[in-house]
Amino acid sequence: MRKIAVAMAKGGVGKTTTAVTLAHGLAMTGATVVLVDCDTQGQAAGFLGVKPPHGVYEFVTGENRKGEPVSKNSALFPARDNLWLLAGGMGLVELKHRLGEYPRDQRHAVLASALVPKGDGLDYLIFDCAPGWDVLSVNVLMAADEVLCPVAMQAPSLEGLKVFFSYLLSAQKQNPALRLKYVLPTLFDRRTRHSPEVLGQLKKRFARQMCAPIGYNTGLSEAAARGQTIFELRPGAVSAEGYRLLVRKVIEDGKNQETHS
Ligand SMILES: Nc1ncnc2c1ncn2[C@@H]1O[C@H](COP(=O)(O)OP(=O)(O)OP(=O)(O)O)[C@@H](O)[C@H]1O
Repeated sequence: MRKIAVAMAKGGVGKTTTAVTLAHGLAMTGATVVLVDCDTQGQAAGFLGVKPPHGVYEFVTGENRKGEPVSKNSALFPARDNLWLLAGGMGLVELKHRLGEYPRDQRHAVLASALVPKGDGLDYLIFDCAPGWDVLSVNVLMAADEVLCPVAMQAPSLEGLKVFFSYLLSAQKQNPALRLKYVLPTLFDRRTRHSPEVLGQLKKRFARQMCAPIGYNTGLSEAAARGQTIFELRPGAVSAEGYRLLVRKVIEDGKNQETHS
C-alpha cells in the first residue's frame, strides 16, 4: 500500500483539489483508494459532492461526537467506485484537542496506529493536509511514506516551500521512511511573468521530484462547486490531462518500486 500525503504549509495552493483528483484518478484505474481529509475545513466531501455522516474523528476515536460508540467502518464513506472518503471537518478540532492530551511521545502516532488494520486490500491512502502546521499535520506525516507538495506558481509560494521543508525535516526525524516524492506546480499560467520563472527555479531545485504543471483552469473550481472531479465535469480539459499525467506517474513509480524491492 502507498501512503501519500498531499501537504504544503501555505493555503490555497491546490492541496484539496490535488488530493481529491489524484484519489479519484487512481480509483478510476481500478485501484482501491481511501482519501483521508485531515483539514478542519472538510472540503474534500464537498468537492466530491457527498455528505458523510462520520469521518476521521469517528474513525480514530471509535465514537461519535456525542460520545456514542460507532464502528470504524461506518466512518469510511463510499464516494465513488473504489474510492472511500474519511471526511474531515470540525470534528478534527475536537480530535486535535484530544491528541494534545496524549503523552508527548505518543500523540504523533495516533492516526498511523488507527489506520494500520485498514491496510489490508488497500492500494492507496491519500491524505489531504490542512495548511499550517499542527499536531494533526504531524500525525499525517507519521502515517505517510511519501509527500506530494503542490506549489502554486507565484513567488510567495517558494517562500512557503522553505518553511514547509523545515517542518518536513523535523517530521523525518520521527519517521525516517518519509520522502518528498513529488513537487507539483499548480495554478501555472504561462501568460504571466511569474509562472515560467518560478517553474524554472523549481525544476533546478527538484529535478527528481518534479511533476508536469497543472495549468490555471477555472474548470477545477467549477467542478469542485458542483461536487464533481474534473474527470467527470470536463475530462477533455487541460487540467484533467495534467492530473491524468500525475496519476500515471504515481502508478509507474509504484511499479518501479516493486521491481527494485
Ligand atoms: N489549477 C487550478 N486552476 C484554477 N483554480 C484552481 C486550481 N487548483 C485549485 N484551484 C481552486 O483554488 C481554490 C483553492 O484550491 P484548494 O482548496 O484545492 O487549495 P488548498 O491548498 O487545499 O487550500 P487550503 O489551504 O485552504 O486547504 C479552490 O477554489 C480551487 O477550486
